[in-house]
Amino acid sequence: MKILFVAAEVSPLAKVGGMGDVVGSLPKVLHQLGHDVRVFMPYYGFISDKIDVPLEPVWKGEAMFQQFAVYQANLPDTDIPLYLFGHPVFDSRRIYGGEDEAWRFTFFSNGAAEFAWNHWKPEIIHCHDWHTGMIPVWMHQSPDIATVFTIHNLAYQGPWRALLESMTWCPWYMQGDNVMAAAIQFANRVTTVSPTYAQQIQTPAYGEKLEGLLSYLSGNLVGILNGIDTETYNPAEDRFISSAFDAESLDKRVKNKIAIQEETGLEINRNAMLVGIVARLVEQKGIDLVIQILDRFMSYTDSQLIILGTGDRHYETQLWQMASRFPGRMAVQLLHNDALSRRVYAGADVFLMPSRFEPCGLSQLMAMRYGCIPIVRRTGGLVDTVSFYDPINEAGTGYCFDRYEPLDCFTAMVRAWEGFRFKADWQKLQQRAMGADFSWYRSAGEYIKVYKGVLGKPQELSPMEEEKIAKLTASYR
Ligand SMILES: Nc1ncnc2c1ncn2[C@@H]1O[C@H](COP(=O)(O)OP(=O)(O)O[C@H]2O[C@H](CO)[C@@H](O)[C@H](O)[C@H]2O)[C@@H](O)[C@H]1O
Repeated sequence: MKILFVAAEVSPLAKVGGMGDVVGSLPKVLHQLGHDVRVFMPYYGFISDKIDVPLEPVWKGEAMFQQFAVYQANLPDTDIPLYLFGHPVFDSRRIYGGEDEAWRFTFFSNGAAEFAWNHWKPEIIHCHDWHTGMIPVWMHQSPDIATVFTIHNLAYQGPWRALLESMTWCPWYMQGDNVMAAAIQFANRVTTVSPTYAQQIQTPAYGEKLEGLLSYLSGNLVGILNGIDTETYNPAEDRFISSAFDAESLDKRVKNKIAIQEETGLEINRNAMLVGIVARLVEQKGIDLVIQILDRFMSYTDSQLIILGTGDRHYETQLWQMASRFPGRMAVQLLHNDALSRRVYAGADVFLMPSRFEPCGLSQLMAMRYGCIPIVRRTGGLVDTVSFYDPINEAGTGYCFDRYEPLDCFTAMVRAWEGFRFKADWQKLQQRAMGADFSWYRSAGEYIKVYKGVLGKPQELSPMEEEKIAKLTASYR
């Protein structure tokens, strides 16, 4: 099948959060499974520092009264064609934000649609989040190009209809108050990134005011669990960490703990449980719960805490101030740094993710892959990826709590702190977490079924595809 991925972020070229990881890794697996997958993204100013981009564009077009040029390169370390949408509005300073954000990404979507109509015509455009949400609306008039729209985060819904109408053409049939709502109505298929979140967004608690629409269209909505790029996120081969290790050589892991303690100014102490957080510091991630229990948790236990993230200024300030109360025990790094995030996954003992809502979550998967035990609130994809630790039956992969309450989060953290003292059991827990299947292969199979469905074919895998997926899954570890 010919599939064009369109997104605002593609890792490792431009990444703010998990969507970038998905768009940077899923196409590789679909390509391995024999599909002609290509990727279309903005040509941010910093991309030419990371890969070679030819000076001559492959195509020039016009959208929203602006000229643009599309440059062709390859997704790093692959031969997957990468199309870069070039216009001065996509500069080096930012991916998101700014007063012209709604205009910028609507223009980008319009450019992608023009590109698909006039230069490389895919059978399917796979769109990601509101930034690409107008594409399904426009493609509605092109029955030979189907669309799949993936919701990575329903909280961000893009510009409202009146603004859209003032910026660009909205076809007469377009309905929906904002871009996200319109995309949900017009995509041939809507997916989100875990089965539990697919259910939750049909309820008022998680639907962000679109629950009515989502439950009305629930027959067209499917939750497919994310995977991670198991080749780049591999503790046995990761060149960004101090000491490579795998599930059979966990004794080597402690060097990473000492290294991250040294790097971030924590006391060198291999016995203190080191809690890690790597996240966008926004309401979604449960940072307010962390702030509420931190004083008590740090006083009650001898744990250490490292937080890596950027986001809302009030969270950044509060965390920074708290760190000054626990010198040597709490480190806050207010930056976005992929290499450092890997060192946190590889060095911390537990990974805290008390999300208010979580479409899937990739950080907990990366943490588990690096033997760092997740403590999660059971919501969205965290329910589907982390199971209760049961030391007696030697089952489960992490510590979980249900209610979004400080006490419940505190209790889960104390349980983990107590569990951490039983080294032999802890090691088995780490091995189980590391042994879970984080690969994209099974989920890529689910996407292939969705693609076949929107092309009007039976939604099933051929025996050959099944066999290939089984082989790849078995080989990745
Ligand atoms: N300061 C920092 N420095 C370096 N790396 C950092 C970082 N802060 C975050 N990251 C990285 O960004 C990614 C975060 O991915 P998540 O899926 O956990 O959350 P996010 O909310 O961004 O994604 C949204 O989209 C994804 C993809 O569908 C869903 O899994 C998720 O639930 C949804 O909220 C991880 O790769 C993490 O390592």
